[in-house]
Amino acid sequence: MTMQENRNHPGIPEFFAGKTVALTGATGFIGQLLIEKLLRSCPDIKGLILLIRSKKGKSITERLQKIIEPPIFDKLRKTRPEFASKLIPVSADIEKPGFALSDEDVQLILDEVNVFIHSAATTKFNEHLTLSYAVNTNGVHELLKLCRKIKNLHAFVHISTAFSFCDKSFIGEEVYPTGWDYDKLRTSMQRMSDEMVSDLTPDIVKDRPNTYTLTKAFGEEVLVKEGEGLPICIIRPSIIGSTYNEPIPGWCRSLNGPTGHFIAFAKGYARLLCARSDHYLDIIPADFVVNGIIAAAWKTALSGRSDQLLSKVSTTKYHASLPKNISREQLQLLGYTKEDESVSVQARRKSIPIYHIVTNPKYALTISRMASSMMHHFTRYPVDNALRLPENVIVISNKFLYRTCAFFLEYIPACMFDAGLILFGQKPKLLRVLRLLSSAMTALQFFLYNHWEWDEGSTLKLQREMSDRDQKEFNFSKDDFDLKLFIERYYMGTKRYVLKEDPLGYPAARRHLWRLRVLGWIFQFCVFMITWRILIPRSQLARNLWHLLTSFWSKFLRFTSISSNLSRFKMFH
Ligand SMILES: CCCCCCCCCCCCCCCCCC(=O)SCCNC(=O)CCNC(=O)[C@H](O)C(C)(C)COP(=O)(O)OP(=O)(O)OC[C@H]1O[C@@H](n2cnc3c(N)ncnc32)[C@H](O)[C@@H]1OP(=O)(O)O
Ligand SMILES: NC(=O)C1=CN([C@@H]2O[C@H](COP(=O)(O)OP(=O)(O)OC[C@H]3O[C@@H](n4cnc5c(N)ncnc54)[C@H](OP(=O)(O)O)[C@@H]3O)[C@@H](O)[C@H]2O)C=CC1
Repeated sequence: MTMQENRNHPGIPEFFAGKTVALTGATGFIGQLLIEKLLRSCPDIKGLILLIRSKKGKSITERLQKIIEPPIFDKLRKTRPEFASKLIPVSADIEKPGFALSDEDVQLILDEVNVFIHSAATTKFNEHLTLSYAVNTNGVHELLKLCRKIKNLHAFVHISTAFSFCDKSFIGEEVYPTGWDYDKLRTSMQRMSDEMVSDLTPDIVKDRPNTYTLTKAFGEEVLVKEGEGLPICIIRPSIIGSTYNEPIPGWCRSLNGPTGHFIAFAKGYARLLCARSDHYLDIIPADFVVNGIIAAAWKTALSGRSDQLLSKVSTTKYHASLPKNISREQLQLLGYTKEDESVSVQARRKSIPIYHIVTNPKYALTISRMASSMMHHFTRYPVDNALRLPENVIVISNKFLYRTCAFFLEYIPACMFDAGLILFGQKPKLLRVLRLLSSAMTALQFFLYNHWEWDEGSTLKLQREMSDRDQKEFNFSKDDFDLKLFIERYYMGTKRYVLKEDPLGYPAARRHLWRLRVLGWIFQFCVFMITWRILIPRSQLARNLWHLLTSFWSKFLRFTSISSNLSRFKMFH
């Protein structure tokens, strides 16, 4: 019998009624959307305990005010103006032992929390391994210790990433071994200086592109090895884009993921993308991720502990391959292990429910199609004060060719532009932007060259188990998903919420584009005239070339007039 058929199961809002949810990462992109959605769609929820750290001189109460400031909370402000009274901020720093929680806050969590959602992470790809480990791996370890003591915990939802095992091309619903004893690695790192850790990082990271994906994979291993007996599930979203529908379409707030590139191309800062044009970019709307998280919490709470399923799972022995550049002894000292795992750990790798929230190639756009649909939006809804005309994004897969073209088409114009700014007494800026983009491009490269596919079995099953009402209210199904519309909304949202541009300001932006176009023509005309004036009187070759060009041009005109006459002739006969 499915859960939908079982009338004894409460729906999602009914399940959350009277429950308290604890959330890490509340100030983050997903955290903010989760708070809004839980308050709006589960109106009888008892409260949300938000684990926030004070940062940049801002206290946790000041930061809470910032969380609920953006327009995503406008609907709630209108319908339930008192919603903020359900939010309880507590001071917690994931990097510190026990999150540096006060005794009262620990007690509050132990007494009250029913669902724990762990969304905090350092999402910077090239973060120092020690910090990335502290937040993305050790954070999970600390959280499990806390969760074990909670009196009435129904679900623990861990947000990971679809790329935690990006060293594989087909990613199943299991936690693959990284080959590392993460605990031993931590002890080894504690004995090393930051510089030593940096030097060894490429060997530790090995087949992965960055410290982020490795430490997120470790985070999942912590759940396998230390989460026994707890009602755990893992959510693995792919590249999270803006919202598709709710609470407002197109909501996004940072340059993360593809957003930075959208802006760079729209503003005319960049023209080239170093990527495989046939590569699928697996971007998923943020509201799908949020709805998936909430539905998974509901399902986990109703299904009970994941290890109840252990008996159904077959076990296989895993052996991860060795990193290449350092010796086996050095690796073993650091924590790399080839020891066989206990049967229960092997079984738990497959028994923890994992939900991939992804588009998968079936629904994803290739980079070249994405680039051409983006170009359409750039010219239809131009950004304010573009530096250059947004021209076709040129996708180049050969890295050497890309660097050569970037030098001529991006860096030389940027130098000229910055020189102009300096001449007019302003600060140069384009070269800095290009340097940032180039660093982002290097960091994202791995994701622009490799293909992945994910097993979506559990995610689809979860959708089927929801009631019709919940499927609508907590939608993450791709059945009616219009990817092109999503991309359009994403771009408009980038313009409105990241660039903070007036959505009605298109006429001025179009006039600006038109001025740029005319300036471009004038510039090309001037270059042409100067070259002509200098070369034609001096060189026979230039004169020959000129004659060749003009005769070619007149032949072309004759040909087009003949073919248009011909087509008119065809139309009448
Ligand atoms: C026409 C359309 C064609 C389509 C093109 C699409 C191409 C993009 C493809 C995207 C693939 C994304 C794959 C993600 C997959 C993993 C999914 C997750 O779990 S991931 C979870 C999500 N995580 C992420 O997405 C993290 C991505 N970001 C990073 O890892 C790092 O920021 C970094 C490596 C890019 C630079 O590190 P570092 O050198 O140490 O420097 P800082 O960090 O201090 O930042 C310096 C400045 O750069 C700024 N900026 C930041 N990002 C971008 C950008 N993309 N761009 C431009 N600028 C960017 C930043 O705001 C700052 O500006 P300012 O304040 O100084 O003015
Ligand atoms: N965005 C994406 O494309 C994807 C994200 N994910 C995962 O989804 C989750 C949410 O991502 P997203 O919201 O985009 O990330 P953000 O970078 O927007 O937010 C990260 C959150 O983690 C908190 N955090 C980081 N370090 C600490 C710390 N030491 N103590 C307390 N809090 C801390 C941040 O708090 P503070 O404001 O104090 O820094 C912030 O609230 C993450 O687990 C991420 O790995 C997975 C796939 C894709």
